[in-house]
Amino acid sequence: MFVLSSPSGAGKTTMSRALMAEDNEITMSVSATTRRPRPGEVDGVDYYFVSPDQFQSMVQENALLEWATVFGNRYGTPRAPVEAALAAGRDVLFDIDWQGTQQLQQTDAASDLVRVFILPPTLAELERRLTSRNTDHPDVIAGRMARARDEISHWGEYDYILVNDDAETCLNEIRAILKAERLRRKRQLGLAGFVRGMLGE
Ligand SMILES: Nc1ncnc2c1ncn2[C@@H]1O[C@H](COP(=O)(O)OP(=O)(O)OP(=O)(O)O)[C@@H](O)[C@H]1O
Ligand SMILES: Nc1nc2c(ncn2[C@@H]2O[C@H](COP(=O)(O)O)[C@@H](O)[C@H]2O)c(=O)[nH]1
Repeated sequence: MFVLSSPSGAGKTTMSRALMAEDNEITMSVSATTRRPRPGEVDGVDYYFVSPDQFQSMVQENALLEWATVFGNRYGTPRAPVEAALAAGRDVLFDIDWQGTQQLQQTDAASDLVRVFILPPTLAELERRLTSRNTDHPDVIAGRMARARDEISHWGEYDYILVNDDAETCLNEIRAILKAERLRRKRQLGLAGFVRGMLGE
């Protein structure tokens, strides 16, 4: 369970899309949200766009692995696709905030969790990125900037901290983390058999 968190606009979506485009072993967790779609966002691809009532039903049916209210909207991770992907031995990529990350940390799967926090090079650059993305009203951008310091204050709860200055460098760092975490002994499921076979036991 590979988590990317950051203040809004630092580059999680950019990194997630690049990783998904090149890595066949990882499945993106598509969140449900009560937020309205941005221009170009596709239901079922970027998010499942649901009504507040639908979201509440998902909560009551225990259909979400974690959920949180972020910037006045509700966001949550549908449980079934994540459990199916993990059961099939696939890695799962999450673009979620610190509240959701804390909730995943409290599940039985905590030892499967790899938490990566992405920082912007400066707050001014963060604001520039949110503005140049051209997807949100200035009031929304102001709200997200107002929350940025609070979001960043959670950096100490993550395993890896990256500064997304140059996008390609940041992507390379994410690739390196993923590679190293996949090589951990506990994640190499066929290793014991391989070693036994090599030793002729
Ligand atoms: N290293 C970078 N240098 C310059 N611009 C970048 C860099 N990384 C991302 N961006 C741009 O910054 C904007 C915000 O990036 P992105 O949407 O990936 O952020 P995010 O963390 O997913 O935001 P949110 O939490 O609001 O979904 C986008 O326009 C993206 O193209
Ligand atoms: N706890 C969760 N946070 C989520 C989830 N999906 C997205 N997010 C976070 O919300 C903010 C805003 O996202 P945006 O698409 O409106 O810009 C961002 O920090 C996301 O990481 C989720 O399922 N759970």
